[in-house]
Amino acid sequence: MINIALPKGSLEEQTLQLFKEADLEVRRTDRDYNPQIRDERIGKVKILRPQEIPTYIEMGYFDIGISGLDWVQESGSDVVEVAELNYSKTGKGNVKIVIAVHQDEPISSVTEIRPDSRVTTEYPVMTRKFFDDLGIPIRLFASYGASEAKVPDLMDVVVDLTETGNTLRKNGLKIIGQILESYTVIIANKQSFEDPVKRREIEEIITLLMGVIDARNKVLLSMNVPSAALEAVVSTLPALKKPTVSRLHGIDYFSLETVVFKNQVNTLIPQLKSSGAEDILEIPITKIVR
Ligand SMILES: Nc1ncnc2c1ncn2[C@@H]1O[C@H](COP(=O)(O)OP(=O)(O)OP(=O)(O)O)[C@@H](O)[C@H]1O
Ligand SMILES: O=P(O)(O)OC[C@H]1O[C@H](OP(=O)(O)OP(=O)(O)O)[C@H](O)[C@@H]1O
Ligand SMILES: [Mg+2]
Repeated sequence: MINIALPKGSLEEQTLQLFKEADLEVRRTDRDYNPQIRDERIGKVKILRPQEIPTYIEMGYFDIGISGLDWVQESGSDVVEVAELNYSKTGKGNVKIVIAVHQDEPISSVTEIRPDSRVTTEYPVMTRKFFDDLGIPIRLFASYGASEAKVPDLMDVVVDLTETGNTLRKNGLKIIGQILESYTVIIANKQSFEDPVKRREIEEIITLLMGVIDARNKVLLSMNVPSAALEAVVSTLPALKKPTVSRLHGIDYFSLETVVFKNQVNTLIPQLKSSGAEDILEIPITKIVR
């Protein structure tokens, strides 16, 4: 059985939604950090801060967990990155750890940061290394949040995460450099991933989770097509491999099925209709396992 650490906070809602859609529903009540997933492959489940999850995975307290690449790197944890998840707090997943100063600062690059500047961040390890590599001595102050509030009054420079850019903008800051592009990851304990039995269980769970993600932007289209229009309709159809074509009983018609991107449907359905397709159905897909 495998033990799983799930993130509290920014990644919580989307992670719980993903597990639910993967038929691995996390059953919990409000404020419960020890929920259950009723699945014979899964043992202990805990909800923890993403900052700590990589360390506990490395220590073997959990076999797999979900966190951000930023905290895998900041904690220096030796874990296996087994899959990338395409969601963040609000968007598609990509967030950046950037260096910012007040917009009125007459500098536009990190090399212009003055020696002994006051730098605040929730990422002290990667920030220290970044400035050491640049050869600029800094005074580092650990931040426990609201980092952008401190520049320029209390601090000269902030190193923080940005997703939409709203917080930087609203606090009059500008980006002058970047340390890392981060995203949400599924990580595994190294020994667990090398153990054949655990490896199989981990891979089965990841197949379910990634199957949901793969299906999210896709739908199944099905339609009936008179033989005379078959080639015209097939030639306009995208597909995972090739469309499925089968005969209808007793009439000179074919039935067609294919998977398409949801964002193509608005142009595709009218095109299919004008090429001769009839009875077009758009059907939601909940998982695609390739
Ligand atoms: N918009 C976002 N803001 C913050 N963290 C995000 C965002 N999108 C994704 N993440 C990821 O979530 C993790 C941080 O989660 P956490 O729950 O600590 O967020 P937080 O918003 O900083 O929490 P808190 O509000 O308690 O400060 C990091 O790995 C980070 O990369
Ligand atoms: O680019 P944006 O979409 O504005 O998101 C980035 C902001 O979100 C996080 O703050 P959080 O909500 O964690 O508050 P905190 O500073 O108190 O930790 C992060 O530290 C930034 O301040
Ligand atoms: Mg925060």
